[in-house]
Amino acid sequence: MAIGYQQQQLHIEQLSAQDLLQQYGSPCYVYSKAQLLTNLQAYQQAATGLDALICFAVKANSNLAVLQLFAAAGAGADVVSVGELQRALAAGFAANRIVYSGVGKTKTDMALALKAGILQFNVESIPELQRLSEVATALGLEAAIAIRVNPDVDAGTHEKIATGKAENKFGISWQQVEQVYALAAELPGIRIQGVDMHIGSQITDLAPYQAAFQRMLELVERLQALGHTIDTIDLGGGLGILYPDARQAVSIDDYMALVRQHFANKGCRLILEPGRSLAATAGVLLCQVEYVKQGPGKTFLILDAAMNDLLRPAMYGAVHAIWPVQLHPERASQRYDVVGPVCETGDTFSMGQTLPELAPGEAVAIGQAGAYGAVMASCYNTRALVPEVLVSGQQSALVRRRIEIEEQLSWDQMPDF
Ligand SMILES: Cc1ncc(COP(=O)(O)O)c(C=O)c1O
Ligand SMILES: N[C@@H](CCCC[NH3+])C(=O)O
Repeated sequence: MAIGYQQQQLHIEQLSAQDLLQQYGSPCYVYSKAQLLTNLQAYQQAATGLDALICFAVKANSNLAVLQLFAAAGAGADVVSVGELQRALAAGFAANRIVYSGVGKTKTDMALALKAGILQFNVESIPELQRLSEVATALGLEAAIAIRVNPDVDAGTHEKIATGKAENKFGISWQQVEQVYALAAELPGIRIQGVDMHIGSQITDLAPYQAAFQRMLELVERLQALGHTIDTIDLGGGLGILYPDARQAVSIDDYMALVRQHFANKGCRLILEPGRSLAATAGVLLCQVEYVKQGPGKTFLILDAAMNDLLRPAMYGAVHAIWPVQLHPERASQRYDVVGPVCETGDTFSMGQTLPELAPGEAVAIGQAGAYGAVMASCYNTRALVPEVLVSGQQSALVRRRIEIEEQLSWDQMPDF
Protein backbone atom coordinates (compact mmCIF):
# COMPACT_ATOMS: atom_id res chain seq x y z
CA MET A 1 0.00 0.00 0.00
CA ALA A 2 1.37 3.39 -0.90
CA ILE A 3 2.09 5.87 1.85
CA GLY A 4 1.22 9.48 1.47
CA TYR A 5 2.52 12.88 2.36
CA GLN A 6 1.70 12.76 6.05
CA GLN A 7 3.51 9.52 6.68
CA GLN A 8 6.53 10.61 4.73
CA GLN A 9 6.65 13.77 6.79
CA LEU A 10 6.50 11.75 9.97
CA HIS A 11 9.42 9.66 8.82
CA ILE A 12 11.57 12.65 8.27
CA GLU A 13 10.84 14.08 11.68
CA GLN A 14 11.74 10.76 13.27
CA LEU A 15 14.94 10.58 11.32
CA SER A 16 16.08 14.08 12.26
CA ALA A 17 16.67 15.30 8.76
CA GLN A 18 18.68 18.33 9.87
CA ASP A 19 21.19 16.06 11.59
CA LEU A 20 21.50 13.92 8.52
CA LEU A 21 22.15 16.90 6.30
CA GLN A 22 24.75 18.22 8.70
CA GLN A 23 26.47 14.87 8.97
CA TYR A 24 26.40 13.78 5.36
CA GLY A 25 25.95 16.98 3.39
CA SER A 26 23.21 18.22 1.12
CA PRO A 27 21.64 16.84 -0.99
CA CYS A 28 21.49 13.24 0.16
CA TYR A 29 19.18 10.30 -0.34
CA VAL A 30 17.75 8.80 2.83
CA TYR A 31 16.18 5.34 2.88
CA SER A 32 14.11 3.96 5.72
CA LYS A 33 14.96 0.39 6.64
CA ALA A 34 11.60 -0.02 8.37
CA GLN A 35 9.62 1.11 5.33
CA LEU A 36 11.62 -1.09 2.95
CA LEU A 37 10.91 -4.10 5.13
CA THR A 38 7.25 -3.16 5.55
CA ASN A 39 6.85 -3.06 1.79
CA LEU A 40 8.58 -6.42 1.30
CA GLN A 41 6.57 -8.01 4.09
CA ALA A 42 3.35 -6.81 2.45
CA TYR A 43 4.25 -8.94 -0.60
CA GLN A 44 5.49 -11.86 1.47
CA GLN A 45 2.40 -11.96 3.68
CA ALA A 46 0.05 -11.62 0.73
CA ALA A 47 1.89 -14.54 -0.91
CA THR A 48 1.43 -16.86 2.08
CA GLY A 49 0.61 -20.35 0.88
CA LEU A 50 1.72 -19.61 -2.69
CA ASP A 51 4.97 -21.00 -4.07
CA ALA A 52 6.17 -17.48 -4.91
CA LEU A 53 9.57 -15.81 -4.98
CA ILE A 54 9.62 -12.02 -4.68
CA CYS A 55 12.57 -10.91 -6.81
CA PHE A 56 13.36 -7.24 -6.14
CA ALA A 57 13.95 -5.41 -9.44
CA VAL A 58 17.45 -4.15 -8.67
CA LYS A 59 17.18 -1.41 -11.31
CA ALA A 60 14.86 0.47 -8.93
CA ASN A 61 17.52 0.83 -6.24
CA SER A 62 20.88 -0.92 -6.41
CA ASN A 63 22.32 0.51 -3.22
CA LEU A 64 24.26 -2.30 -1.52
CA ALA A 65 22.76 -1.64 1.90
CA VAL A 66 19.25 -1.81 0.46
CA LEU A 67 20.08 -5.01 -1.43
CA GLN A 68 21.62 -6.57 1.68
CA LEU A 69 18.46 -5.78 3.61
CA PHE A 70 16.19 -7.41 1.03
CA ALA A 71 18.49 -10.43 0.59
CA ALA A 72 18.55 -11.05 4.34
CA ALA A 73 14.76 -10.70 4.47
CA GLY A 74 14.29 -13.55 2.00
CA ALA A 75 13.79 -11.78 -1.33
CA GLY A 76 15.29 -12.82 -4.65
CA ALA A 77 16.59 -10.38 -7.26
CA ASP A 78 15.72 -9.45 -10.83
CA VAL A 79 18.80 -8.07 -12.62
CA VAL A 80 19.35 -6.58 -16.06
CA SER A 81 23.12 -6.14 -16.25
CA VAL A 82 26.33 -7.67 -14.99
CA GLY A 83 26.71 -4.71 -12.66
CA GLU A 84 23.36 -5.50 -11.07
CA LEU A 85 24.21 -9.21 -10.95
CA GLN A 86 27.49 -8.50 -9.18
CA ARG A 87 25.84 -6.20 -6.71
CA ALA A 88 23.10 -8.74 -6.02
CA LEU A 89 25.66 -11.49 -5.38
CA ALA A 90 27.83 -9.19 -3.28
CA ALA A 91 24.76 -8.25 -1.23
CA GLY A 92 24.09 -11.89 -0.40
CA PHE A 93 21.34 -12.96 -2.80
CA ALA A 94 21.80 -16.66 -3.53
CA ALA A 95 22.40 -17.15 -7.27
CA ASN A 96 19.49 -19.56 -7.44
CA ARG A 97 17.19 -16.70 -6.40
CA ILE A 98 18.31 -14.37 -9.21
CA VAL A 99 16.55 -13.93 -12.56
CA TYR A 100 18.12 -12.06 -15.46
CA SER A 101 15.93 -9.88 -17.70
CA GLY A 102 16.67 -7.43 -20.52
CA VAL A 103 16.73 -7.28 -24.33
CA GLY A 104 20.48 -6.80 -24.84
CA LYS A 105 22.39 -9.44 -22.89
CA THR A 106 25.98 -9.69 -24.09
CA LYS A 107 28.01 -12.90 -24.27
CA THR A 108 29.93 -11.77 -21.19
CA ASP A 109 26.68 -11.14 -19.30
CA MET A 110 25.48 -14.62 -20.19
CA ALA A 111 28.76 -16.33 -19.29
CA LEU A 112 28.99 -14.65 -15.89
CA ALA A 113 25.37 -15.41 -15.06
CA LEU A 114 25.71 -19.02 -16.19
CA LYS A 115 28.84 -19.54 -14.11
CA ALA A 116 27.15 -17.96 -11.12
CA GLY A 117 24.28 -20.45 -11.51
CA ILE A 118 21.30 -18.09 -11.67
CA LEU A 119 17.72 -19.29 -11.42
CA GLN A 120 16.48 -18.14 -14.82
CA PHE A 121 17.24 -16.18 -17.96
CA ASN A 122 14.22 -14.29 -19.27
CA VAL A 123 14.86 -14.49 -23.01
CA GLU A 124 13.52 -11.72 -25.22
CA SER A 125 14.42 -12.67 -28.83
CA ILE A 126 15.44 -15.53 -31.13
CA PRO A 127 19.00 -14.23 -31.59
CA GLU A 128 19.36 -13.98 -27.83
CA LEU A 129 18.16 -17.57 -27.45
CA GLN A 130 20.66 -18.76 -30.06
CA ARG A 131 23.48 -16.83 -28.44
CA LEU A 132 22.62 -18.20 -25.00
CA SER A 133 22.67 -21.71 -26.40
CA GLU A 134 26.13 -21.13 -27.89
CA VAL A 135 27.55 -19.60 -24.71
CA ALA A 136 26.09 -22.29 -22.45
CA THR A 137 27.27 -25.10 -24.72
CA ALA A 138 30.78 -23.65 -24.91
CA LEU A 139 30.89 -23.57 -21.10
CA GLY A 140 29.39 -27.04 -20.75
CA LEU A 141 26.51 -25.54 -18.78
CA GLU A 142 22.75 -25.43 -19.14
CA ALA A 143 20.69 -22.23 -19.15
CA ALA A 144 17.29 -22.43 -17.46
CA ILE A 145 15.03 -20.13 -19.44
CA ALA A 146 11.64 -18.54 -19.65
CA ILE A 147 10.59 -16.76 -22.80
CA ARG A 148 9.42 -13.23 -22.10
CA VAL A 149 6.10 -12.93 -23.85
CA ASN A 150 4.71 -9.64 -25.05
CA PRO A 151 1.00 -10.02 -24.35
CA ASP A 152 0.07 -6.87 -26.31
CA VAL A 153 -1.70 -5.26 -23.38
CA ASP A 154 -1.85 -1.52 -22.74
CA ALA A 155 -0.64 -0.98 -19.18
CA GLY A 156 -2.18 2.51 -19.13
CA THR A 157 1.04 4.10 -17.94
CA HIS A 158 3.51 6.71 -19.24
CA GLU A 159 4.51 5.77 -22.79
CA LYS A 160 8.21 5.72 -21.89
CA ILE A 161 7.69 2.94 -19.34
CA ALA A 162 5.02 0.84 -21.06
CA THR A 163 6.59 -2.45 -22.18
CA GLY A 164 3.75 -4.84 -23.00
CA LYS A 165 2.41 -3.47 -26.29
CA ALA A 166 3.24 -5.15 -29.59
CA GLU A 167 5.16 -2.08 -30.77
CA ASN A 168 7.50 -2.10 -27.74
CA LYS A 169 10.96 -3.67 -28.02
CA PHE A 170 10.28 -6.13 -25.22
CA GLY A 171 9.45 -9.80 -25.35
CA ILE A 172 8.40 -12.23 -28.06
CA SER A 173 5.28 -11.34 -29.94
CA TRP A 174 2.17 -13.28 -29.18
CA GLN A 175 2.10 -14.81 -32.68
CA GLN A 176 5.70 -16.08 -32.47
CA VAL A 177 5.68 -17.65 -29.03
CA GLU A 178 5.03 -21.27 -29.93
CA GLN A 179 7.64 -21.22 -32.69
CA VAL A 180 10.24 -19.84 -30.26
CA TYR A 181 9.46 -22.51 -27.65
CA ALA A 182 9.82 -25.17 -30.36
CA LEU A 183 13.24 -23.74 -31.23
CA ALA A 184 14.26 -23.54 -27.56
CA ALA A 185 13.35 -27.20 -27.09
CA GLU A 186 15.79 -28.14 -29.88
CA LEU A 187 18.74 -25.99 -28.85
CA PRO A 188 21.62 -27.51 -26.85
CA GLY A 189 22.44 -25.90 -23.54
CA ILE A 190 18.88 -24.61 -23.11
CA ARG A 191 16.36 -25.94 -20.62
CA ILE A 192 12.85 -24.53 -20.81
CA GLN A 193 11.35 -23.99 -17.36
CA GLY A 194 8.81 -21.24 -17.69
CA VAL A 195 7.11 -18.22 -19.16
CA ASP A 196 7.69 -14.56 -18.33
CA MET A 197 5.92 -11.25 -18.81
CA HIS A 198 6.34 -7.63 -17.70
CA ILE A 199 3.90 -5.14 -19.16
CA GLY A 200 5.21 -1.86 -17.77
CA SER A 201 5.82 0.22 -14.70
CA GLN A 202 3.77 2.54 -12.45
CA ILE A 203 0.57 0.60 -13.23
CA THR A 204 -2.30 1.97 -11.17
CA ASP A 205 -5.17 -0.20 -12.37
CA LEU A 206 -5.74 -3.96 -12.08
CA ALA A 207 -7.40 -4.27 -15.50
CA PRO A 208 -4.16 -4.52 -17.57
CA TYR A 209 -2.85 -7.18 -15.20
CA GLN A 210 -6.11 -9.06 -15.45
CA ALA A 211 -5.92 -9.09 -19.26
CA ALA A 212 -2.25 -10.12 -19.29
CA PHE A 213 -2.67 -12.82 -16.61
CA GLN A 214 -5.52 -14.34 -18.58
CA ARG A 215 -3.36 -14.51 -21.69
CA MET A 216 -0.49 -16.05 -19.73
CA LEU A 217 -2.77 -18.74 -18.30
CA GLU A 218 -3.99 -19.69 -21.75
CA LEU A 219 -0.42 -19.74 -23.02
CA VAL A 220 0.83 -21.97 -20.22
CA GLU A 221 -1.90 -24.49 -20.98
CA ARG A 222 -1.10 -24.42 -24.70
CA LEU A 223 2.62 -24.86 -24.11
CA GLN A 224 2.09 -27.68 -21.65
CA ALA A 225 -0.23 -29.38 -24.15
CA LEU A 226 2.59 -29.13 -26.71
CA GLY A 227 4.81 -31.07 -24.33
CA HIS A 228 6.94 -28.25 -22.91
CA THR A 229 7.84 -28.30 -19.24
CA ILE A 230 6.46 -25.10 -17.78
CA ASP A 231 6.82 -25.10 -14.03
CA THR A 232 7.64 -21.43 -13.45
CA ILE A 233 5.53 -18.38 -14.23
CA ASP A 234 7.28 -15.02 -13.93
CA LEU A 235 4.75 -12.19 -13.80
CA GLY A 236 7.23 -9.29 -13.81
CA GLY A 237 6.63 -6.20 -11.72
CA GLY A 238 5.09 -2.84 -12.44
CA LEU A 239 2.76 -2.15 -9.54
CA GLY A 240 2.44 1.62 -9.16
CA ILE A 241 2.50 3.81 -6.06
CA LEU A 242 0.57 6.87 -5.02
CA TYR A 243 2.59 9.81 -6.36
CA PRO A 244 0.85 13.12 -5.63
CA ASP A 245 -0.63 13.29 -9.15
CA ALA A 246 -1.82 9.67 -9.27
CA ARG A 247 -5.59 9.40 -9.28
CA GLN A 248 -5.40 5.97 -7.69
CA ALA A 249 -3.05 3.18 -6.83
CA VAL A 250 -3.58 -0.54 -6.41
CA SER A 251 -2.58 -1.98 -3.04
CA ILE A 252 -0.11 -4.85 -2.86
CA ASP A 253 -2.87 -6.92 -1.24
CA ASP A 254 -5.30 -6.38 -4.12
CA TYR A 255 -2.61 -7.08 -6.69
CA MET A 256 -1.58 -10.28 -4.93
CA ALA A 257 -5.23 -11.34 -4.62
CA LEU A 258 -5.44 -11.13 -8.41
CA VAL A 259 -2.25 -13.17 -8.73
CA ARG A 260 -3.66 -15.77 -6.37
CA GLN A 261 -6.99 -15.86 -8.18
CA HIS A 262 -5.29 -16.65 -11.49
CA PHE A 263 -2.29 -18.77 -10.57
CA ALA A 264 -2.84 -20.57 -7.25
CA ASN A 265 -3.34 -24.31 -7.83
CA LYS A 266 -1.66 -24.28 -11.25
CA GLY A 267 1.21 -26.34 -9.88
CA CYS A 268 3.74 -23.73 -10.97
CA ARG A 269 6.25 -21.71 -8.99
CA LEU A 270 5.58 -17.98 -9.28
CA ILE A 271 8.18 -15.25 -9.65
CA LEU A 272 7.31 -11.59 -9.09
CA GLU A 273 9.67 -8.72 -9.93
CA PRO A 274 8.47 -5.62 -8.05
CA GLY A 275 10.79 -2.63 -7.90
CA ARG A 276 9.01 0.66 -7.35
CA SER A 277 6.37 -0.72 -4.97
CA LEU A 278 9.12 -2.05 -2.68
CA ALA A 279 11.42 0.96 -2.63
CA ALA A 280 9.80 4.21 -3.75
CA THR A 281 7.93 5.10 -0.57
CA ALA A 282 10.95 4.26 1.57
CA GLY A 283 13.16 7.04 0.26
CA VAL A 284 13.42 10.80 0.23
CA LEU A 285 15.89 13.15 -1.36
CA LEU A 286 16.89 15.64 1.32
CA CYS A 287 18.18 18.98 0.11
CA GLN A 288 18.38 22.64 1.01
CA VAL A 289 17.16 25.93 -0.37
CA GLU A 290 20.06 27.70 -2.03
CA TYR A 291 18.31 30.89 -3.17
CA VAL A 292 14.87 32.44 -3.30
CA LYS A 293 14.72 34.37 -6.56
CA GLN A 294 12.02 36.83 -7.49
CA GLY A 295 11.16 36.69 -11.17
CA PRO A 296 8.56 38.70 -13.02
CA GLY A 297 5.28 37.32 -11.73
CA LYS A 298 6.75 34.26 -10.00
CA THR A 299 9.15 33.19 -7.29
CA PHE A 300 11.76 30.51 -7.85
CA LEU A 301 12.82 28.28 -4.99
CA ILE A 302 16.29 27.23 -6.11
CA LEU A 303 17.35 24.01 -4.38
CA ASP A 304 20.80 22.44 -4.19
CA ALA A 305 19.30 19.22 -5.64
CA ALA A 306 18.85 18.98 -9.38
CA MET A 307 17.67 16.87 -12.28
CA ASN A 308 20.97 14.99 -12.26
CA ASP A 309 20.15 13.77 -8.73
CA LEU A 310 16.47 12.94 -9.39
CA LEU A 311 15.68 12.71 -13.07
CA ARG A 312 12.04 11.62 -12.99
CA PRO A 313 10.40 15.08 -13.10
CA ALA A 314 12.55 16.16 -16.07
CA MET A 315 12.29 12.86 -17.90
CA TYR A 316 8.65 11.86 -17.40
CA GLY A 317 7.07 15.05 -16.07
CA ALA A 318 6.77 13.06 -12.84
CA VAL A 319 5.37 14.70 -9.72
CA HIS A 320 6.96 14.03 -6.33
CA ALA A 321 5.80 15.35 -2.98
CA ILE A 322 7.89 18.33 -1.82
CA TRP A 323 7.76 19.67 1.70
CA PRO A 324 9.86 21.66 4.17
CA VAL A 325 11.50 19.47 6.77
CA GLN A 326 10.57 21.90 9.56
CA LEU A 327 6.87 22.68 9.54
CA HIS A 328 6.19 26.41 9.71
CA PRO A 329 2.48 26.87 10.45
CA GLU A 330 3.14 30.46 11.56
CA ARG A 331 4.53 31.52 8.20
CA ALA A 332 2.61 32.83 5.23
CA SER A 333 2.46 30.52 2.26
CA GLN A 334 4.04 31.25 -1.08
CA ARG A 335 3.74 29.82 -4.58
CA TYR A 336 7.07 28.67 -5.94
CA ASP A 337 8.51 27.14 -9.04
CA VAL A 338 10.80 24.63 -7.35
CA VAL A 339 13.93 24.24 -9.46
CA GLY A 340 17.49 22.95 -9.35
CA PRO A 341 20.77 24.64 -10.28
CA VAL A 342 21.41 22.75 -13.55
CA CYS A 343 21.55 24.81 -16.71
CA GLU A 344 18.35 23.51 -18.25
CA THR A 345 14.83 24.87 -17.95
CA GLY A 346 13.72 21.25 -17.57
CA ASP A 347 15.54 21.16 -14.23
CA THR A 348 12.24 21.84 -12.49
CA PHE A 349 10.75 19.72 -9.71
CA SER A 350 7.42 21.48 -9.48
CA MET A 351 5.65 24.53 -10.91
CA GLY A 352 3.45 26.79 -8.79
CA GLN A 353 3.92 24.70 -5.66
CA THR A 354 2.43 26.16 -2.48
CA LEU A 355 4.81 25.97 0.49
CA PRO A 356 5.44 28.03 3.62
CA GLU A 357 7.82 30.92 2.90
CA LEU A 358 11.31 29.46 2.95
CA ALA A 359 14.78 30.93 3.32
CA PRO A 360 18.21 29.86 2.05
CA GLY A 361 19.70 27.05 4.12
CA GLU A 362 16.35 25.57 5.11
CA ALA A 363 15.84 21.88 4.43
CA VAL A 364 13.37 20.46 1.96
CA ALA A 365 12.41 16.83 1.35
CA ILE A 366 11.40 15.35 -1.98
CA GLY A 367 9.34 12.23 -1.47
CA GLN A 368 8.78 8.89 -3.20
CA ALA A 369 12.48 8.94 -4.11
CA GLY A 370 13.50 5.45 -3.01
CA ALA A 371 12.96 3.96 -6.48
CA TYR A 372 14.42 5.22 -9.75
CA GLY A 373 16.13 8.05 -7.87
CA ALA A 374 19.82 7.49 -7.09
CA VAL A 375 20.05 4.75 -9.73
CA MET A 376 19.17 7.23 -12.49
CA ALA A 377 21.47 9.96 -11.21
CA SER A 378 24.21 11.31 -13.44
CA CYS A 379 27.13 13.69 -13.11
CA TYR A 380 25.62 16.18 -15.57
CA ASN A 381 27.04 19.68 -15.10
CA THR A 382 29.91 17.77 -13.46
CA ARG A 383 28.00 17.53 -10.23
CA ALA A 384 29.09 14.72 -7.88
CA LEU A 385 26.82 11.79 -7.14
CA VAL A 386 25.21 12.38 -3.75
CA PRO A 387 25.45 10.17 -0.64
CA GLU A 388 22.81 7.59 0.12
CA VAL A 389 22.03 6.88 3.76
CA LEU A 390 20.09 3.91 5.08
CA VAL A 391 18.52 4.83 8.40
CA SER A 392 17.25 2.44 11.01
CA GLY A 393 16.21 3.81 14.37
CA GLN A 394 19.16 5.42 16.09
CA GLN A 395 21.70 3.83 13.81
CA SER A 396 22.35 5.10 10.37
CA ALA A 397 24.72 3.43 7.96
CA LEU A 398 26.22 5.78 5.46
CA VAL A 399 26.51 4.17 2.10
CA ARG A 400 28.24 6.52 -0.27
CA ARG A 401 27.73 5.55 -3.85
CA ARG A 402 31.27 6.48 -4.77
CA ILE A 403 32.69 4.23 -2.06
CA GLU A 404 30.46 1.39 -3.15
CA ILE A 405 31.68 1.58 -6.70
CA GLU A 406 35.33 2.23 -6.07
CA GLU A 407 35.97 0.20 -2.94
CA GLN A 408 33.19 -2.11 -1.86
CA LEU A 409 32.70 -3.38 -5.37
CA SER A 410 36.36 -3.68 -6.30
CA TRP A 411 37.16 -6.72 -8.40
CA ASP A 412 39.03 -8.62 -5.72
CA GLN A 413 35.91 -8.57 -3.59
CA MET A 414 33.69 -9.89 -6.34
CA PRO A 415 32.23 -13.33 -5.86
CA ASP A 416 34.24 -15.96 -7.67
CA PHE A 417 32.48 -16.79 -10.90
C1 LIG B 1 11.68 -6.86 -16.61
C2 LIG B 1 11.31 -5.94 -15.51
N1 LIG B 1 10.95 -6.46 -14.33
C3 LIG B 1 10.61 -5.68 -13.30
C4 LIG B 1 10.60 -4.30 -13.41
C5 LIG B 1 10.23 -3.50 -12.20
O1 LIG B 1 9.16 -2.69 -12.44
P1 LIG B 1 8.55 -1.82 -11.26
O2 LIG B 1 9.62 -1.06 -10.64
O3 LIG B 1 7.57 -0.98 -11.94
O4 LIG B 1 7.92 -2.79 -10.29
C6 LIG B 1 10.94 -3.72 -14.62
C7 LIG B 1 10.82 -2.25 -14.82
O5 LIG B 1 9.80 -1.80 -15.32
C8 LIG B 1 11.32 -4.54 -15.70
O6 LIG B 1 11.70 -4.02 -16.86
N1 LIG C 1 12.67 4.73 -14.72
C1 LIG C 1 11.23 4.61 -14.67
C2 LIG C 1 10.78 3.20 -14.47
C3 LIG C 1 11.33 2.29 -15.50
C4 LIG C 1 11.03 0.88 -15.24
C5 LIG C 1 12.05 0.01 -15.88
N2 LIG C 1 11.53 -1.05 -16.69
C6 LIG C 1 10.67 5.55 -13.64
O1 LIG C 1 11.41 6.26 -13.03
O2 LIG C 1 9.49 5.61 -13.45
